[in-house]
Parts: sequence; C-alpha cells; structure tokens
Amino acid sequence: QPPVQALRQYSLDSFEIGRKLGKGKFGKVYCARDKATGYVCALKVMEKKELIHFKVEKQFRREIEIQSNLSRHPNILRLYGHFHDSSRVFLILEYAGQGEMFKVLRKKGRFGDVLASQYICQIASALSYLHKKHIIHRDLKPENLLIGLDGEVKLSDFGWSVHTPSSRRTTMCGTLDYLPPEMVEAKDHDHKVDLWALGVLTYEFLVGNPPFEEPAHKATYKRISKVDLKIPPSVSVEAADLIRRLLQHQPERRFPLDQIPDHPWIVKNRPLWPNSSSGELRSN
Ligand SMILES: CC(=O)NC[C@@H]1CCN(c2c(Cl)cnc3[nH]c(-c4cn(C)nc4C)nc23)C1
Repeated sequence: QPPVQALRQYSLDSFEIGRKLGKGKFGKVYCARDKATGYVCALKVMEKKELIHFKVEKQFRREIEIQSNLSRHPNILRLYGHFHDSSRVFLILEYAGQGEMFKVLRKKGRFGDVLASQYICQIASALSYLHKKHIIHRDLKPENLLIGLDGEVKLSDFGWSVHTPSSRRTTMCGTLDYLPPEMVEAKDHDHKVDLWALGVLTYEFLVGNPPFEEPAHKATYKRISKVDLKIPPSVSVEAADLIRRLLQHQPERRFPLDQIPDHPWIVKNRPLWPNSSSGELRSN
C-alpha cells in the first residue's frame, strides 16, 4: 500500500517523533515514524502565528497545492499530506536519507565533475518535469536541495514556486546570488529563470561559491545584470561550456533543459552503470 495513505486523516498522534533534522524557512523539521505503517518521513512543523506574521500563508498554501500535485518524480521531494492543530500546521514529507545538499557542499568545499554532473542532470530532469506542468521553482539553490538514500538529489521547498508566466509580487528575501537579470530588473519572467539558476548552481558545485557573489547586494545586482562571469581555470572546458550556455542574459538563449543529458560534460562524466559512483556493482 502507499507509504502514507493519502486519504487517511493524520494528526500529531499518528507519529512517533524522532530527532530534529533541522530548520526550514518557516519551521522545524523532525524525523517521524507513522505508527500505523512504520514508514519513516520528515514532519515539517510551522506555527500558524508565524505564517501570519510573515504574511506567507498564501505562499504556504501554494507550496502545499503545488507539491501535493507533483506525483512521482525521483528527484522531487514528495509531500504525502498535511494536517493542523489549533496553533500549528504540519507537512508530511518524504525523508531524504543523506540530508541537506548545502551541508555536504560546505563540508566538501566543491564537487568533482562526476558528482556535479550527476546532480545537475538529475536537477535538470526535475525542472523539466516541473516546467511541463507549467511550474517554475524560482528558488533553486543548494539550501533547497536534499540527498536521498542512494545519493540522488531531491528538489524541495516549493515555497517560491509559481505557475508560469508570472511577475513577482512578493518581495524577495535571502540570497540574490541565484536571481537572473530579468528578476533583478523585476521584469516579467518565465520558467527560463530556473535555467539561469541551474547555471549558477553548476558553477557553485564546481567552484564552491556562486559566480556573482559580492559582499554588497548592489554589487551582486550589477555583476548579474552585466553577466560579469569569470570561470576559474580549475573548471573543465566542458563544464565551463554548459555554465556559459545557461548564464545567458537573454532568457531565450539559455540552454534547453531537455538537451542537458546529451551535453558533452554530462555524457563524458556519466558512470558506465547507474549507482556505480559508489564503486560497488549492484543489481537494480
Ligand atoms: C529544503 C529544506 O527545507 N531544508 C531544511 C530542512 C531541514 C531538514 N529537512 C529534511 C527534509 Cl524536509 C526531508 N528529509 C530530510 N532528511 C534530513 C537529514 C537526513 N540526515 C542524515 N540529516 C538530515 C538533516 N533532513 C531532511 C529539510
């Protein structure tokens, strides 16, 4: 039967709460086990008064609506259900066995071509799935990526996703590093903003920091607007080619997602067998 029955009514009492996994944007996330099925999941808890205070209840409702409708994709974190009590709202999320991407990246400093290209190819597949459903993620960055038990990437945190085409209404907060020129210039934007962010992510995976990072916001804006991109010689020729093709000022010139699996950088670094990156041979 499905890991978490979609129609069953859940309450906090349906779960044994485990360790705190960390903090999302507006709440805490705990490891939890569904008492009825023994299934392990991640329970995201948010205070209703916090959602109201930050005026993000609309964004939050959109997150639920979008993520619930995303049925199976191996690189998108599942939202199985949600429930609330008098003061809190709870999201029942898929548990990602290897945790947060940004922590792995900070610990490793940067990724090699094989690992980075596998991650980028998986993220491109997830974005392609979203775009086909007319959804743009709009907040692609290492902090919003998780890693599953088999090392696969899981796109999560759809708090900023919208249906295309859209012009941003909510003021942005957090890092500007991933914003494309059309959003920095607050122009209308479409799914191609995710292509720009994928280019920034590719650069950050390989170099360890985002390409337009500056201490001051204004300086970052300027570098993004001018696409003031300097790719260090440590980055392979093939990777640099993909980064340049994604970080195009004009959205329509950005490299299409469905051509990414055939890009030389991805092809050259694809392991002979899937799951062979960990060196062992496994029957699938
Ligand atoms: C995208 C996002 O919301 N990130 C912040 C939340 C923190 C834990 N969240 C998890 C969520 Cl939402 C789902 N699965 C997770 N697994 C882990 C985790 C596993 N290990 C071994 N260590 C950790 C940590 N964390 C999660 C997400």
